[in-house]
Amino acid sequence: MTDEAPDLARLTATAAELSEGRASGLRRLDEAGTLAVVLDVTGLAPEARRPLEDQLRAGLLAEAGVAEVRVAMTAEKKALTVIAVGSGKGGVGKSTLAANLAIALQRRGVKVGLVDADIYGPSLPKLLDSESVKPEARGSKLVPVPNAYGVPMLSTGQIAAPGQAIAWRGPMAGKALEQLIDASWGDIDTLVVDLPPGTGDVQLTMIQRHKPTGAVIVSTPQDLALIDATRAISLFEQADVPIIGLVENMAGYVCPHCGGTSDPFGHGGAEAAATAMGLDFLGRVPLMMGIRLASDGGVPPAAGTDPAGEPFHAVAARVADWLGARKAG
Ligand SMILES: Nc1ncnc2c1ncn2[C@@H]1O[C@H](COP(=O)(O)OP(=O)(O)OP(=O)(O)O)[C@@H](O)[C@H]1O
Repeated sequence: MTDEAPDLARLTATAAELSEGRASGLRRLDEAGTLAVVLDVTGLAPEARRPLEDQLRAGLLAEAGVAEVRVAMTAEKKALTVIAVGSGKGGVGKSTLAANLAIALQRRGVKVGLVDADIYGPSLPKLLDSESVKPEARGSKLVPVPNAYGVPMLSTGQIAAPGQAIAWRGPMAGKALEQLIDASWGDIDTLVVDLPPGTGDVQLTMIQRHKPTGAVIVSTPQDLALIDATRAISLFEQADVPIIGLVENMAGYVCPHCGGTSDPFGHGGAEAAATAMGLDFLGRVPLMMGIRLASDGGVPPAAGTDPAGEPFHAVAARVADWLGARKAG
């Protein structure tokens, strides 16, 4: 060390002060006065990072004996909250629920993204009117596709040719899901994942490899559907994934002409089943022409002000409560 060599202890204290305690590992790289320092930007908005780096560099350069400052920014990898949406069988409205739940959570202020892991029939690109958009890659990561509803999305349908049956087996499906979840999500802290329907090995592999924070199970009210839903519940329990609750979809048909309600699939089955299993019941979504038409038209009901969106907002409120309670606990 020469006489002009900077005093590292003092510079470390200065760096801590300049960076609000985020600087660490300050070292001197050479005799010419080059310093290296690590700046932890975890949790900082992207636009706040550069000013903090500039402030740290300028402050250190003002010190005697410092000629150059190399700042390495690091951020802890954010652990995303993953909400899996599953069902015992196909066609019960799992994708419709996943899309509308994500949008309703976004409307409540949750920073949410959507993953379509339904390798057998990816339908989210159609539901969110982004069928023709392909995700780009940034480095080794996929960049989610934005849409008009503020919920960025990645779908197995976007990484396979349209209409192509995706014959993925367990490990391959796991890898595809990894690509979708470990994407360049940006400022997102919660992912809603639309899983493939059913309770086979593919689903189990997916759940085990990317353990969701909690699962929402969708069922129609008939006994047969509920028996399948019970299987889906045990699949999650087998993998130690907490069940957030059960949603009854296509419950009660609301006649678009007279507004009257009938119950083609029975009534209250899912709520009774949830109670019997000691699970929370998250709500009932009626069978409504408006839901089908809006969904097929790429306008999820939860995005608008139509009453058809209300049941989804009610489910989202319960899911948000569950997430809040989990964070608080
Ligand atoms: N509550 C509802 N009222 C009217 N139509 C509905 C309702 N829920 C879903 N649908 C319609 O039912 C069809 C199947 O829904 P969806 O694709 O969400 O089911 P899924 O369980 O994800 O099916 P898959 O297993 O094929 O992925 C769609 O046409 C959708 O618009």
